[in-house]
Amino acid sequence: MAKQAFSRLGRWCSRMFAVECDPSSDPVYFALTKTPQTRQCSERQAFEKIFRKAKSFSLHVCTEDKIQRAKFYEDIKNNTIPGVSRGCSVFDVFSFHPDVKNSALRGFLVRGVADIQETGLFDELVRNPGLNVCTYVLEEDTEHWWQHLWSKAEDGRMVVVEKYCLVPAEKPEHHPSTLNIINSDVFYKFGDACKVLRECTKFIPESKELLELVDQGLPLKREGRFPVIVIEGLDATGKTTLTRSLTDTLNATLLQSPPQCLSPWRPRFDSEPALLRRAFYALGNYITAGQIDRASAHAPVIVDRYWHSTAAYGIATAVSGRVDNLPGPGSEVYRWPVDLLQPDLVLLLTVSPEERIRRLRFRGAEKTREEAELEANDRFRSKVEQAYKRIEDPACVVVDASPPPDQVLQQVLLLIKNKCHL
Ligand SMILES: Nc1ncnc2c1ncn2[C@@H]1O[C@H](COP(=O)(O)OP(=O)(O)O)[C@@H](O)[C@H]1O
Ligand SMILES: Nc1ccn([C@@H]2O[C@H](COP(=O)(O)OP(=O)(O)O)[C@@H](O)[C@H]2O)c(=O)n1
Repeated sequence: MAKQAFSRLGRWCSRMFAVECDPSSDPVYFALTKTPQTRQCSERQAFEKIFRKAKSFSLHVCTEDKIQRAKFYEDIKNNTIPGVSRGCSVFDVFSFHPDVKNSALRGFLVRGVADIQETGLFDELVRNPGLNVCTYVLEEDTEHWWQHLWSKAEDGRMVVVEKYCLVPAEKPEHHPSTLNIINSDVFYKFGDACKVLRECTKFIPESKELLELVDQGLPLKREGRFPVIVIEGLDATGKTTLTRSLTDTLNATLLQSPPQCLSPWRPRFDSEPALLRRAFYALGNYITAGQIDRASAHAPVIVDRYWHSTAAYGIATAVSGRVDNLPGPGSEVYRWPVDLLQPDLVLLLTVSPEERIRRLRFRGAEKTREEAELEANDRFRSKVEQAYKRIEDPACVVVDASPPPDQVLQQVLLLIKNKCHL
């Protein structure tokens, strides 16, 4: 057996396999076993739902290096999958050790590709050491489904190096999309976010300039005497409107995260995979922290978005499917970074989904959305809002931002007076 195949197996054994057919319900979970077991009739439904006796194959990105893996995954998603899946169904899949942090590998299952094994592309995919390529085979007499893991033999032929029987399994405690959040979607230390950007200076030269900007020391304990108030909320909940009026009323300094000085680089990082995008926003908070430190020596400081936004969007984007797939309240993913300056008060503006859509429309956005997209966005909206509310130390105070602007301002001024004695 080829060397490459051995290393593949080391990472593959004792894993579970999850197929996400429908974002509004649980994935279908399978254990991978060497020893087939007699199955209940009802379990056939799991196979019927996924495979429907059609020829299927899956690709998992298993490159060791995290940055390479993130970039390769995007490449497979945007280039390879559309090319091979015309007329097929494509599902997101996870290969993972149940409830083990950082064990999830993401991939795709393509159902209905009749002749993939006869194509040059199949050889190309199997030869790629960064991919685990599997086909799925029904053993007609026993009705067992097998996952065949492919590799290249020493003589150059494509061979099946391992076979696992798929056995329907209970859902694990943690949804597989939550397992890799720490240090991939949310960073809890300045050094961890820097490390990611340092490693990508080769292909994103802008990262070098960014690192030079943030390399000016970390203010953890604030020197300033004036209170620092952060305004958080989804897009169009009224943050810009409120932060402006608060700044005027309190004679405060208005700051934002990411800070203005990062604006030229933002589109570049927004087009990168989540790992790089999130590291960029994480560092933005540390730059804003330095500005808060200096400004709060002279006047109250109002901040338009800060850490809560970075974490809530990072978590909500990473976690697939339903809101209840989010890590539960109290999970370590909701903790404040150990070395980031803390504000005195964080206010979360909330409005009903209908009012938010009305405000977005008024601003001229989102007029032509399909119904399905609206529904998907609604799920995302709920996940961001729940994640916001679960972040701790400091937790945010929820403010109903549906009344007219002056009433929202009065309500917030009262809160600030009570909590910050301003
Ligand atoms: N309290 C409010 N009542 C009604 N409309 C509001 C209110 N606050 C803001 N808006 C309007 O909603 C839209 C989004 O507000 P904005 O302050 O830009 O939100 P954000 O900064 O959170 O994206 C704007 O057109 C704004 O005029
Ligand atoms: N402190 C911040 C601010 C924004 N963000 C990211 O930026 C996006 C929202 O920023 P935006 O500028 O479009 O929001 P608005 O202020 O326009 O409502 C979110 O999707 C987050 O991913 C962040 O991660 N951390």
